[in-house]
Amino acid sequence: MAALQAILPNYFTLANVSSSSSISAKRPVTITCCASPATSFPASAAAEALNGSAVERSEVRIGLPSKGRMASETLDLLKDCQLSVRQVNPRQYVAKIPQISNLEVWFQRPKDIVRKLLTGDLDLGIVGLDTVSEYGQGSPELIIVHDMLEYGDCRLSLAIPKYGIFENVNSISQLVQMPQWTSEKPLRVATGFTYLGPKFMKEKGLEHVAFSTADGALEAAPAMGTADAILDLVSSGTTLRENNLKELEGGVVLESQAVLVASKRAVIERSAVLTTTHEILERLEAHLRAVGQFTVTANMKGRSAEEVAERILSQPSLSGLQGPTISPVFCKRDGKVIVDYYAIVICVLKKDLYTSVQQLRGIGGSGVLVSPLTYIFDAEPPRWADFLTRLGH
Ligand SMILES: Nc1ncnc2c1ncn2[C@@H]1O[C@H](COP(=O)(O)OP(=O)(O)OP(=O)(O)O)[C@@H](O)[C@H]1O
Ligand SMILES: O=P(O)(O)OC[C@H]1O[C@H](OP(=O)(O)OP(=O)(O)O)[C@H](O)[C@@H]1O
Ligand SMILES: [Mg+2]
Repeated sequence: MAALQAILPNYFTLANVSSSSSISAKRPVTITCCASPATSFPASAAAEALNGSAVERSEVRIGLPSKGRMASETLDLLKDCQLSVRQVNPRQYVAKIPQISNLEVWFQRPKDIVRKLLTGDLDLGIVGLDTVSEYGQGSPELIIVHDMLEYGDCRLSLAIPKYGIFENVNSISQLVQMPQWTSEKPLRVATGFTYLGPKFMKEKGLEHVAFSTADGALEAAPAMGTADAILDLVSSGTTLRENNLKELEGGVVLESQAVLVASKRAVIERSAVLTTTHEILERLEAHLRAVGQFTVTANMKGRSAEEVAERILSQPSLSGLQGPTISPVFCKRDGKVIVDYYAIVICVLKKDLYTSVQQLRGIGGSGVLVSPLTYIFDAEPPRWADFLTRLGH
């Protein structure tokens, strides 16, 4: 019950923001203070919403994006970690991952994944950090387990037109100092980020600002005359460019990519969630570490393994994970078994491959074979220790 009470205030905040203080295009809201936690929401309603499902479930539930740009890349990443999701058709919202028998996959919209982690209906989820930050509202109930899944890279950034009164405005401080913004005529910002937006503007000292929201194509708002600025996700910058908009120095609210997030309460109260989180994290870490590297094997003439090792370690790109593995290559000459050559195995960063091959050749390497790596399982990943610390273990 104590754990339950600990998360209730955040649940109320979320409920309050989406009901009483919701921001709409029809009714722009001048921000005087940013999303303050409300306490008027009836505790019994939230307790009821939280009750039961999380506590009684023995299965572990992970939420994955059901649609949009994150959906297929999430499934691809899990597949690369040998965690293939068995989904018979895209309209099926629950699926299994055969490798982890007690794991249920629930396909949901990214924002609903975060909401359901907060209410206890999901235990784990993969979504963009922007979505966790916007819908999680800094709740301590959400813990990021892996913060760099290496896809879905984008930034939440403020942008203004390149023309008109903004022609010479290039930084957020210049925008704040513009005399145009008053309580009667605030800066109008279109955004889908109605929690992070006001919070950011307040932090930057912009007093007179009104927000409106829409579900997409926000970049059209300034040219349409319905907003002065937009706060939206930017990746390549093409959409901004095509709409004659520019980002501002100091205007990035957050840098985002896909993350694995857990419900703190689920992990603390149910050991199956902790065990499954550990397995998923281990697989992700091992895979993500491996994708950036190749295994390189080569033959090298030498007098001894030590002498070959010295030659290899004299080269900056050839030290491998811990150092080279060197094995003697036995051959028979004049009826005698001798060792003239050594086989060496090292891991090299993909970006350093060509340099490494050149360095190997330079010290007498031949027959260089390069193979992809599937996993690098090291000692316990540092992210696991970090996760346990944040759990208070
Ligand atoms: N242009 C982009 N490039 C890379 N990643 C992005 C980009 N836009 C969004 N993302 C990431 O992908 C996530 C999902 O975005 P997506 O557009 O698929 O869904 P959505 O905007 O939440 O929903 P919808 O567009 O269907 O209303 C975002 O939360 C963000 O983390
Ligand atoms: O910097 P870029 O690479 O051009 O990407 C940025 C665009 O991508 C997202 O929109 P999305 O494609 O998801 O469409 P939406 O507006 O319908 O969400 C985001 O909202 C921007 O509009
Ligand atoms: Mg989108």
